[in-house]
Amino acid sequence: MNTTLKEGINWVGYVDWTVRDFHGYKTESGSTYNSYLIEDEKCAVIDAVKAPYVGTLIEHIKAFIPLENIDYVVCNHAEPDHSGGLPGLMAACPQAELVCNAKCKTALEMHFDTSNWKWRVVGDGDAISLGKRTLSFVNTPMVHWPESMFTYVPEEKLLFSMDAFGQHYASAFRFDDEESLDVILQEAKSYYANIVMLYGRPISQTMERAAEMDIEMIAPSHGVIWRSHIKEVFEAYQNYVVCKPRPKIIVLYATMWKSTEKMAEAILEGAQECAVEAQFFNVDSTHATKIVTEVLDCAAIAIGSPTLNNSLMPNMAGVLCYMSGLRPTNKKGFAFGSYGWSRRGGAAAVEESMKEMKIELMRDPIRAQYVPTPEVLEECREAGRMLGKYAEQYK
Ligand SMILES: Cc1cc2nc3c(=O)[nH]c(=O)nc-3n(C[C@H](O)[C@H](O)[C@H](O)COP(=O)(O)O)c2cc1C
Repeated sequence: MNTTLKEGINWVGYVDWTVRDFHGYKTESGSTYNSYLIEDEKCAVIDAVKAPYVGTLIEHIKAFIPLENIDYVVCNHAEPDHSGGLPGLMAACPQAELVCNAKCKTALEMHFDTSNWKWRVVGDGDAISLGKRTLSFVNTPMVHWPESMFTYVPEEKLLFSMDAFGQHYASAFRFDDEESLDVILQEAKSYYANIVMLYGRPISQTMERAAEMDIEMIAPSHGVIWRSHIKEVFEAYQNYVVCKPRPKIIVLYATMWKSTEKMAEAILEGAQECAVEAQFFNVDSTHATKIVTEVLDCAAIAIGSPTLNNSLMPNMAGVLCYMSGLRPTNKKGFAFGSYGWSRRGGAAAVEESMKEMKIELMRDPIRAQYVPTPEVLEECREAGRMLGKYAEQYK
């Protein structure tokens, strides 16, 4: 495996092939926790790994230099998938100073016993010389947590971007040009949608700062390192930060006795009369991770649930709760659903949730009492055509 980013700079992290649940994110492709070693007159490790894998991180470092030679351990982000290995690493590196910003220091002190750590607290724009190279620090609050920070090495045109531009993707390869571009961009999209979609504005501000830097390589803390497709991932992020719609619609639904499903199928039929991509998800068979990944770039969405105990189906409620936390923007749509005897819950509850998410409503909810009549199914088809026609403008 080629781990060399630049002469004297190596990946020393951990490939997590088997993780499938990452705080609720369904990581079908596993993940990596990327740590990097910079050898210079002074040596630095950039970020650590999840706690159980610190032994592997230490072995990887020792393959290059003795641990006594580590002068700095930089923590760009206090989340435990990167910081969990810090107690073990700091204990093993007697000379090392922990380099981070003030907010990160506070967060690390809350997570771990840091009483024996030596600290070097840095602010935005501060720099540390390693000899031939410089570590330059850029605060990037809310990309992904308040203490998040980039570390930039100007002499190498190398950006350690922490969670930004990352992917939950385990692979034998470390670089973007060793992989299928479609696959890694899809993983980057899924990562963006599920981890940072709600921070579009701070990410967009960070992108503006990154655009001012001379960058030849972006080394995120998960997934492959970007060296040949920086332009492509930057362009993708420019679309993600505004949830830019594509000519695509989604029909998302739950059902008990298939009435809401019949309505969903009729909506899909109508939408398919238009020249747009259409996706059809039952919440019981499609994980929320996939659903929000696809919502990121849809133009319009129809969401349906039957009424259950004056409310909506719990699985749909879970997906809507997750989606509303991630706050997709720039979407239109409507609600639908079957009910038995009351107009509370069901489609009304879905519509409430869509309003909360600021999804622009294109019409009133479509309702069917028990089983949809041919008239209701035609109403669904017509509403599907309306969704499709709206999405067509993004071609
Ligand atoms: C356990 C259960 C609870 C229900 N609770 C309500 C309710 O509170 N209000 C209502 O109007 N209908 C209620 N219904 C009726 C369903 O909403 C109705 O059967 C609907 O057609 C189901 O749609 P589906 O075929 O898409 O599952 C309930 C049905 C079941 C099985």
